[in-house]
Amino acid sequence: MLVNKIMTPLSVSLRPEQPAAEAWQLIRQHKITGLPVLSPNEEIIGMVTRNDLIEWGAKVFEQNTTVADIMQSPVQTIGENDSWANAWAIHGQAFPVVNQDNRLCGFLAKTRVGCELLNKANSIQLQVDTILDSVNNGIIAIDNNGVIRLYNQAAEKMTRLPKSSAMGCHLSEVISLQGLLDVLKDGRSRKDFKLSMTYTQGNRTYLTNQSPIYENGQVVGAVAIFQDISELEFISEELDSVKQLNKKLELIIESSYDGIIITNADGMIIRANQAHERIIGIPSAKIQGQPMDYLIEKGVYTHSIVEAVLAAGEPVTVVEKDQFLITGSPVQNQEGETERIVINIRDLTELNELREQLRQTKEMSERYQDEINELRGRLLKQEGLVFNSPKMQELLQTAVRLASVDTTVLILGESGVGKDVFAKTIHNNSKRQNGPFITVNCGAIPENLLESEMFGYERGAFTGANREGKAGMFELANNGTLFLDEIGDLPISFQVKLLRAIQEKEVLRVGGSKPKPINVRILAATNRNLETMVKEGQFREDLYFRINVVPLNICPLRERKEDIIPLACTFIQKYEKKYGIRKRVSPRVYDALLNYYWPGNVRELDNMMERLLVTTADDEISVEHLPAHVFENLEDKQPEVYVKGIMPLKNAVLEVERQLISTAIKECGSANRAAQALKVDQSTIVRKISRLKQSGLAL
Ligand SMILES: Nc1ncnc2c1ncn2[C@@H]1O[C@H](COP(=O)(O)OP(=O)(O)OP(=O)(O)O)[C@@H](O)[C@H]1O
Repeated sequence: MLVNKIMTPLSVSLRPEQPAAEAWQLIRQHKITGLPVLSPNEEIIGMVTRNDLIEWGAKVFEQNTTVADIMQSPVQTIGENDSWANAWAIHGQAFPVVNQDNRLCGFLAKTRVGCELLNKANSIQLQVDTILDSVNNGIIAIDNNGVIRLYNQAAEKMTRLPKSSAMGCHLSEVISLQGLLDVLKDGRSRKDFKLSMTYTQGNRTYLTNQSPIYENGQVVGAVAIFQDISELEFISEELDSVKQLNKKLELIIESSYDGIIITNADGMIIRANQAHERIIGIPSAKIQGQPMDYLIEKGVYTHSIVEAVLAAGEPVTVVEKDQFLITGSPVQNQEGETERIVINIRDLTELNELREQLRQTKEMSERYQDEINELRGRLLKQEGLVFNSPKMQELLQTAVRLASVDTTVLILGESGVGKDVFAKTIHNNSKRQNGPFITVNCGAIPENLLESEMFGYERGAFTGANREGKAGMFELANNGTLFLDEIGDLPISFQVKLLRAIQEKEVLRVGGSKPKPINVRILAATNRNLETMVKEGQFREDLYFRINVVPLNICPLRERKEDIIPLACTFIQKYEKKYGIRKRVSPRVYDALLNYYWPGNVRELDNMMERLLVTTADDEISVEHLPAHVFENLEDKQPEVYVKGIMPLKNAVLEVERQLISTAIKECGSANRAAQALKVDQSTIVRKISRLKQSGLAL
């Protein structure tokens, strides 16, 4: 700032010869601090100030006191273009101001300079405060007593204390920052010191730098600057977790057994994992940065999966050369644009090998299964069992399986199907095979003898009883199997006793007092419908549930025709051996047997074969030897004219007549004989032949 901006322009000045009283009057009149004194040639030769006049006191007003007496001389002038700040350093109260020509142009009082300096200082202070308040970092400065002298808005925010309250307080009353007080003591700066502050909304972390304030080599205070690094801390934590995540992803990609390639949207390979290297035999480092087409050129792949994925905008799967199963999946950004493509390559070689191995193993196990079945079949056949039907095979396998489990089995089926045979098979294949197998025909024992037959009796139990007493069927079957055949015929009065014995696993002999523990496996059989009997109150429900643990349904012979001929042959051989006779059997007999209903099942077949062998006088057993009901059945069921498909009935009749007549004429030699064989008149034959000819059908 220049002097001319704050000086007082002067229109008056003093001459040395002027009375001093005039000087006083002029100074008072113009309300100024002093007036310069000019020589006749207008040069500044002195200066009279208000203070000078006051010091002179009353003498000023004496007549002979002149300006020359009072004025200070020489006098310090100041240029109008000088900086007024310099005037502060000049000794004196006021200064005449001269222009470029060194002529008086104004007057500058030191008090005015002081005021300006003060204003300036205030404005600088304001600016500094504004600047300090504008920075985000908190700033707190203390004097050497630890009293806060500077405190910006960011510090307010940090301490949650207004500046008005903090200024003038001791630092320790505002914030716990011992470090800054230590700076006062040792004069040493402290850098990057972390300070954590707890607020109701959570914690915040500040990084502080604390420095001493030196003045003339002395520590006169200390200043601390705080930077809120909470966000930075958060970001750094986030960064850490992103890094961790990245590492995990890397590990996942690398530990995948499938090959993985990641490309950008242009198909440039960004990365490929080790598995891919293993699969294709080209180092991953070599293909990274190359386009996917590079692998097509190298003949590794034939399809551009990248193009396919980009075209489809969704995952695409292709099978390459029967060797790779490749799935490409797009990775889209928030705008839905494909940024990356993740390609998964599964090497099918091992899978194919495994599939082949599995096929071979399956084949082998099927072979073994067949062999087991065959062996099992042979074993069963050794027991005299004859069968060829899958149904029977399956049933017998179930029976053998059930044999190993010590459970009650209820064998169901028509009379003569082989229920007895199955019961024996179960026993013979069970762990009780070396124990007894006792069959009780429940229907054959009179009701009054049932209890003593089943549970035995003590000596003298009743009149006519064995003197020594007798063991019942349960006791006889101990450690073995008790087969209750025809259980449906058991009188209801005895059923409850039987149930108790089965459940309690003990029997009480008739006339006895102490029950005997027994260990038997119960097998039961019936050709009656127990369920209906239960409904009709003829069979106890509780006993039914007790014995019907595992039901085994033996199907009738007519439902397993494959067994009929093997059984018939076996029975014929058996009786040939027994009776020492041999007979041929006409194939039509077998046809008849196959078509018969077999209400008496295997037993009926067995009996019929025995009868046929014994009663047939001829060397060959033919259909005529069969009982009428069996043969009739054959006639009914064996049509000699077969219909292959639908055709007009009239044409069909003509065709049948043509074939019959022509065969009969060929075999019998004449129309007359043919008519006899066909059981019609000769005239009928002649008429039919002529009608056939009219219809265009030659014989
Ligand atoms: N698969 C078979 N192989 C050889 N013989 C069999 C076969 N099935 C049954 N038999 C014979 O048939 C006859 C009748 O069989 P079994 O007595 O087992 O029938 P069941 O169903 O118990 O008859 P019922 O209901 O009358 O007691 C027996 O002589 C038996 O040896």
